[in-house]
Amino acid sequence: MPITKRSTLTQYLIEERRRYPGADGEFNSLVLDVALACKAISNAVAQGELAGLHGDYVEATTDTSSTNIQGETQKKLDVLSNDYFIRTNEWSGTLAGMASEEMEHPYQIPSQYPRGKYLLVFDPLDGSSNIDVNVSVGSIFSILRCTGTQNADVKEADFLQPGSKQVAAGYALYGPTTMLILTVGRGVVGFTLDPVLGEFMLTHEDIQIPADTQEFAINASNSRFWEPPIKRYIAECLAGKTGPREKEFNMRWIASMVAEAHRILIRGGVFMYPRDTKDPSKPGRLRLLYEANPIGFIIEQAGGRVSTGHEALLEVTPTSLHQRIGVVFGSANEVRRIESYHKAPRTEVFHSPLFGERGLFRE
Ligand SMILES: O=P(O)(O)OC[C@H]1O[C@](O)(COP(=O)(O)O)[C@@H](O)[C@@H]1O
Ligand SMILES: [Mg+2]
Ligand SMILES: [Mg+2]
Repeated sequence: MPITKRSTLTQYLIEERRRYPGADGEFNSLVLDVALACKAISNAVAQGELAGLHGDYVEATTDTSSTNIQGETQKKLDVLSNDYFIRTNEWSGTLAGMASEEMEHPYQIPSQYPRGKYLLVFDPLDGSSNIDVNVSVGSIFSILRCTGTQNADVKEADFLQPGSKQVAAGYALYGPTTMLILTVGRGVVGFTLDPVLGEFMLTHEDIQIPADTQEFAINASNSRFWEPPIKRYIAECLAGKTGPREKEFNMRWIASMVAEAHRILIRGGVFMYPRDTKDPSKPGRLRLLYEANPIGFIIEQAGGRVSTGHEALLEVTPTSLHQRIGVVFGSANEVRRIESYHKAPRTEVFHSPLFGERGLFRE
């Protein structure tokens, strides 16, 4: 396809601004800086071990692997990706501050740079346990308005806004092709990185998630810790044609939430990392501010649905920067069904042999 037939990300943002004149140049500049970080990360991910970028990040001072605030071992690419996000975004005057999975506290814009009105929250590399095995990973970002005092240092409280307040959200997926998915609250669009031009080209307009699906994604090794509504839902899917759903289901688990979200965006499906009883100090696996909220915003903008199972995820007011939460998202009818199971009295639980005394997923 000749390039004149396709918009670059820059052209797309300019045209959006013409159509909706309320948007300002600062916002466009911020999105382009995020896109630049994603291009740099895409390049580093593609270089992989050629550039010595696989494996754990080792602290030079202690010569040991480092862990982030989540207690998770940081990969070299986690640290590098975080750095790329900071360096490409701190200088422009669009941001009041940043927060990341890899930083315990909010990042203050250095005093030599002007401060702006937006907050950038990101998971610089999602699915990073997949890096060394060469499976798709991605970066997730969320843009919020800073409501705190202008030009003052940002505080954790400034970031604790419900997902419904996001100005924009997106992710980059470093797969067979590198893609950037973006919502500014008016639907969802997708760009594919042309590696020769170094430009994100608009390839997916108005992405819509099918309302129905026969594909689900969940880490079944946690099944004994699930709450009854999730056990019921999975048991019914696994029972296939002979169960209450009377149809066959397919299962996928990539262990990169961003890659699962992308599959669901393109062909439908439902993803669950629900609240469970595995570790009472962790109400869920995924982080609300920089994983669940941006992906949830994108999914809802594409006609899908996101929930904690118990309540509307995008309405949850966060209580801390690195808060974890149970997440269910994807094809709207399927998510609604799972929500209804959370409301149903326990007696309605489907009695599958899989969850019986000697079943595979014992209760
Ligand atoms: O190890 P599990 O249970 O499969 O969990 C995988 C989940 O953890 C995550 O990798 C967390 O993301 P990070 O790599 O950013 O820590 C999700 O992307 C994914 O869904
Ligand atoms: Mg992540
Ligand atoms: Mg991460």
